[in-house]
Amino acid sequence: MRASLIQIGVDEGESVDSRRQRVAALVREQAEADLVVLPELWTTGAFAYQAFADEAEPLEGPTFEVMAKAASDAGVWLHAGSIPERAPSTDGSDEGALYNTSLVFSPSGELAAAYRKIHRFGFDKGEAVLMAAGGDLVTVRLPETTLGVATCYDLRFPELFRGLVDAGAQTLVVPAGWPERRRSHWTLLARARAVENQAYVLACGTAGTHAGVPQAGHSIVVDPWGEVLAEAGSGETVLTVEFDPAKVATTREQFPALKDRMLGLAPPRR
Ligand SMILES: NC(=O)CCC(=O)C(=O)O
Repeated sequence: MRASLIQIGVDEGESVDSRRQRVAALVREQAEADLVVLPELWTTGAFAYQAFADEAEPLEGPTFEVMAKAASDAGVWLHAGSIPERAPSTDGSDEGALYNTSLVFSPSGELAAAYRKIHRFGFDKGEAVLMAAGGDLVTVRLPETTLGVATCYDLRFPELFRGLVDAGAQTLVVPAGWPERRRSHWTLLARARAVENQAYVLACGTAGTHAGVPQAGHSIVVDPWGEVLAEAGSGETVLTVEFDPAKVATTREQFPALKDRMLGLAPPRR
């Protein structure tokens, strides 16, 4: 399989609409790929908290439309990163909750899956207070592999990835807006999730600086043995990699650590 991770530069100097069109053109250029991956919240920037509400869109809003068309024009599976989604109101109020929602499109431009980020970043501010948490694990069946999707801060929570593996995931796709300040955690955690789950990890970050937060970039592709197949630098770039989906099964057969899990361990006796 060939995957292209588009590490987009997200700076305030560019309008959301022009970034949307620019990113769609980049997706169209990846027609040789099977799978294209975009980062987290690339319309606004993951740390541009004020913009979440200002630029929020319904699930089938402008980003959905432009990305569905880009996927079908290129004929690729497209993980279109995430958008600030304004959900429909459920209680009669004007506005529903905000979610950090990833969109995955098939090569014909159909929505294959939407994933609402489960772990929100910011502790007592930012995304953690402005957005609602998703509650559902999401996998997507491709002809060659099954994707398990997670978003940025989710990378710190191994139990989420185990849940995805138990649901059949073989290739873990992680769009992110990870800051330069914690770049060493990003690469370490991407490799850890690959090794412990014996799965590919495709982790796509952003470049540039938004809301005063320099982004790490360093999108990375790790194989099921933990080897780094490709890693970007910090600038805007397209990271293209060929990988063999069958290596997940062979790694799990030859080194069957996943079979040795001890589930339901009792807590220590006091
Ligand atoms: N957007 C995010 O989820 C940022 C996560 C982060 O900065 C971290 O985990 O560190």
